[in-house]
Amino acid sequence: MPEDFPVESAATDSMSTSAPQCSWSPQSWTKMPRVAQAVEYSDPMALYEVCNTIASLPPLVSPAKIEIARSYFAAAAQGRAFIMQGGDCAESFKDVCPHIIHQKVKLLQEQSRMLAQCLNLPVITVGRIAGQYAKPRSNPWEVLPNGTKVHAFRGHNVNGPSLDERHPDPHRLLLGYFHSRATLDLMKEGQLPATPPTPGPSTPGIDEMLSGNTVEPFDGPQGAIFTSHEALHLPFESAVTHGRYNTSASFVWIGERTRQLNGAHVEYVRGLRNPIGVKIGPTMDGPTLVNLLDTLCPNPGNDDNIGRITIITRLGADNVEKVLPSLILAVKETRHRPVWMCDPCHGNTQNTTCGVKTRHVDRILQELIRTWQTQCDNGSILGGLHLEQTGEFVTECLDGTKQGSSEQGLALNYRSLCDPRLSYFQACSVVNSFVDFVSKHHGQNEG
Ligand SMILES: O=C[C@H](O)[C@H](O)COP(=O)(O)O
Ligand SMILES: C=C(OP(=O)(O)O)C(=O)O
Ligand SMILES: [Mn+2]
Repeated sequence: MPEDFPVESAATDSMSTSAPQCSWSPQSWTKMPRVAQAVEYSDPMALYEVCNTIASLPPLVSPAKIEIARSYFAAAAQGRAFIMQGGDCAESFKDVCPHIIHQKVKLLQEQSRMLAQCLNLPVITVGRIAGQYAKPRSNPWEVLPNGTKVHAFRGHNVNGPSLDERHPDPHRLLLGYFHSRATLDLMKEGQLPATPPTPGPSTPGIDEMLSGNTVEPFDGPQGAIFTSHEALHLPFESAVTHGRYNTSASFVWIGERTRQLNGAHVEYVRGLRNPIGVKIGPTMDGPTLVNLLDTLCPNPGNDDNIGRITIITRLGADNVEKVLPSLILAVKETRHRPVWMCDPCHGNTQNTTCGVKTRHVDRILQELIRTWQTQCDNGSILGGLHLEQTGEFVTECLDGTKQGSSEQGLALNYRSLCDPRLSYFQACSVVNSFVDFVSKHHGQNEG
């Protein structure tokens, strides 16, 4: 890695003091001294014009639906519901076609069905879909074998994966908006009829909202899929923010590389009404996490803030028991009531001897089971699962089967644009093994 581009991990930043709380606006992040993972465009005026156009387009997700998502996340924080979130590391514009989107929807619905049955809880289904088009990278540059330096692929909203389209092009943001719109349409038609045994959590206020004039009709939780993506590209995210609603997704999160306490991403998400997530890696400690929560949510005692923040732990299977208990205990000493979600993928990425990124399904399952157990042992609740997956038959993660077991086998159908995704079967098997574990160790009716 070239020395002039250090890895931007929030872990390297000083996080011991809380950020000053100033007035918030969708653009207040621009006043922050540092925007991690910012994209530099050669024509800033073109970016400005594209963002103005996007700001004038209709919302992709209505504020009413975002409020409903918020109330469901509150239920997950209290152990009254469970969240199944999954999808690509980086969505491709080229995958916006009926078969691929329908398979992703089918996979999410199958996983939610398994979880609902085992946990005996309503399951809130959230796709990393219809907007997961911007990626943080360890290195913004890639050096080709001939020594040429090119921009790394940063997600379809920024540039293209092939070498001749790596220059960041602001007009792609507009394409991103319309591909999200098209994906939402395909999702609607691909959704299976609701499965009856998943009653929506009791959410005071929803009926009132639905009967109000300003709220559009909404199908309810059964079979509904909420959309989500990483709120990384702040010029785009603020362009789709109207009032306090990021209208491009119901749920947005900030990543392990952009959660700096005094950073622009924390400033941007702190003012949103959307439920917001923050990814947490193994270098996190209790006091820093509490500082971060205090900055994101200064009034933790307010019931309206229950579940407003989702802490997405991605620690690595071997770090869960070492790191997670102190984080849980630190949060328990405060009035914060977040959703605890487990991303068992990102802490378990490794390179093959040929330099291909992969993950072992077993390690993913181990992290999930250890996280569930550690949450229970410390008097807390695991409220959700977050997986990188696709509904296709890809060979990106290693498992014990003939096809997926060897590193050479990965070449058969490795299509990911960024991190390795679980295939349809691998993603179902992780959930299936997890619910088996929960049923055996905790009994059917203990959430
Ligand atoms: O999805 C997560 C990150 O964007 C990804 O792991 C970064 O990968 P890189 O180290 O190849 O840049
Ligand atoms: C970038 C990602 O993860 P993290 O921030 O946890 O590394 C991701 O979810 O694709
Ligand atoms: Mn990823």
